[in-house]
Parts: sequence; C-alpha cells; structure tokens
Amino acid sequence: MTPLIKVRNLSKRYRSHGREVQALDDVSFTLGERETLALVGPSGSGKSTLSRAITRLITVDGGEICFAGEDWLALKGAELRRKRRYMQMVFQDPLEALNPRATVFSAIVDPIRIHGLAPRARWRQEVSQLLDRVQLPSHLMDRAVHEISGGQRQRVALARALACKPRLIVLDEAVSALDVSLRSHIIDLMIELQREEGLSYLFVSHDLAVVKAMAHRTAVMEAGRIVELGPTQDVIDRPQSNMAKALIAAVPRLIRSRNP
Ligand SMILES: Nc1ncnc2c1ncn2[C@@H]1O[C@H](COP(=O)(O)OP(=O)(O)OP(=O)(O)O)[C@@H](O)[C@H]1O
Repeated sequence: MTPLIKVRNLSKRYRSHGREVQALDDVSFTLGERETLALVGPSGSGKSTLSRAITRLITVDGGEICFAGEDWLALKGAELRRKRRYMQMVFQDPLEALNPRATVFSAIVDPIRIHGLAPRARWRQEVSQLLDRVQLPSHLMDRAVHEISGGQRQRVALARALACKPRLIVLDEAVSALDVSLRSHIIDLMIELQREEGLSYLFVSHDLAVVKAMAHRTAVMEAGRIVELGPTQDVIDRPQSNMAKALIAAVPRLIRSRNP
C-alpha cells in the first residue's frame, strides 16, 4: 500500500499551571491510500492531540509529517490554506466545525466557494449531490444547522468535509455520539465512500465495535506513545501490550472473535 501519510517521531508537550504533560512522545506510523487506521487508548493517552497535530490545528515540538509526498509541517500561508482541503477533520461535536446559525447550504458550500471547486451556477446542484451522498434529503439545505438533529448535523459535517474532495478524513469520535442504528448507517456510508472516492481515514474511537467494523489497522496509545500497532483483527484477538489487553478485556465478548 502506498503511504499517504508518514508520521515520524512526533512529540508534543503541553504546559499548564506550571506542569508539563508529554501528550505525544516519539510517535511514528504510516497510513496508506484507501486505508483506515483507528487510534484507541484510554482517556488522556494522546489520541486527540495526535489527530489535531496531524490536521495542524495545534503545533508540535518535534517530528515530521509527510503528507501526499510533501513536508506537511513546512507548508504555510496561502499554500497551506490551498492544500488543507486534502485533509479534513470531523469532530464528535459537529458544531465545532459548523456555525449553528448558518444554513446547511452555506455550511457545505463554504469550502466549494473558498477553494473555487465549482462555479456559482452549480453550487446548489453540488450541495444537493453532497447531501444525497450522505443520504440526507436536499430540502434540508435551507434549514439552519441548529434546526436539524445531531445525527443529521454529523452527516452535514461529513458532506462539508467531502465537498473539499479530501484524500484523508480525520475523525475524532465522530460517530460515538450517534444512536446505534445511525452509527452503523454512517459506518456503512463511510466504507462505501472510501471504496468510491479512494479516501483514507484516521479515526479516534473509544468504541471497539466501530473500530472492528471500520479499521484495517489499529494503533493503541498509552501515555503519548503508540504501544501497539497491527491489523485490527490481530490487535483484538491477540493483543500484545498490557494496554491493548486491558482495553479488549473491558469490552463485551461479542466484539472479540468467536474463535480466538
Ligand atoms: N490544551 C491542553 N493543555 C494542557 N494539557 C492538555 C491540553 N490538551 C490535552 N492535554 C493533556 O494532554 C494529554 C493527552 O490529551 P488528549 O486529549 O490528546 O487525550 P485523548 O486520548 O484524546 O483523551 P480522551 O479520550 O479523553 O479524549 C492529557 O494528559 C491531557 O490532559
């Protein structure tokens, strides 16, 4: 698999109230084209920090990120703004990325307008197609973001990310808050989008059932480090690290393989 992203020796320290926290400690991994990598680990292990460092929402103290053959951390100014669309992030709370008072139309058309991805005359049609892609009716486009349900909002956030024609989508607990049937619906949709659009996903999840359904490989984090990384089925059926063993032991039997 061709690597889309190569992360090498990434480190990040936070300083707050006179204390230092090593949130990322020498983190390295690769993610292939059309691959899904899950990040799992206990609360505070560095998953969100890693996903925000990769999407350049926060700075790092050291290390390298090569994305689509480029030195991602060296990009700045107009070039960064232009290339940023290839790496999108979807959050647990879609309101982190969406203005609640904006209409669904403007939430989705924003990146199309900013990046000049379609002429104005085609905007409504593009938005309607994107809504269709995430299985939402096109009449929702005239509603305000705060007038639709949480699950619909999550799909609008996904449609907005897809509008950018990204190569990688980073999802931070993006499906965790949804009810069980909507969650499986979104997982199916994301797998289908990956097949059709050649997307890669890096996703943070506490939910090993979601990880099992979506991720080709899984990285287990503990105290800012990746302590285990392998095919998801191997990590679930034959965890090697104490942290992976503890995470697996904490989930219901049905997640684990029937024939371990
Ligand atoms: N802005 C910040 N300032 C100071 N410390 C921070 C900040 N953000 C995160 N941390 C600390 O960095 C460490 C990693 O946090 P992070 O949010 O990346 O963990 P996580 O694995 O995503 O946790 P969770 O599963 O609870 O979301 C934790 O010790 C956390 O307290």
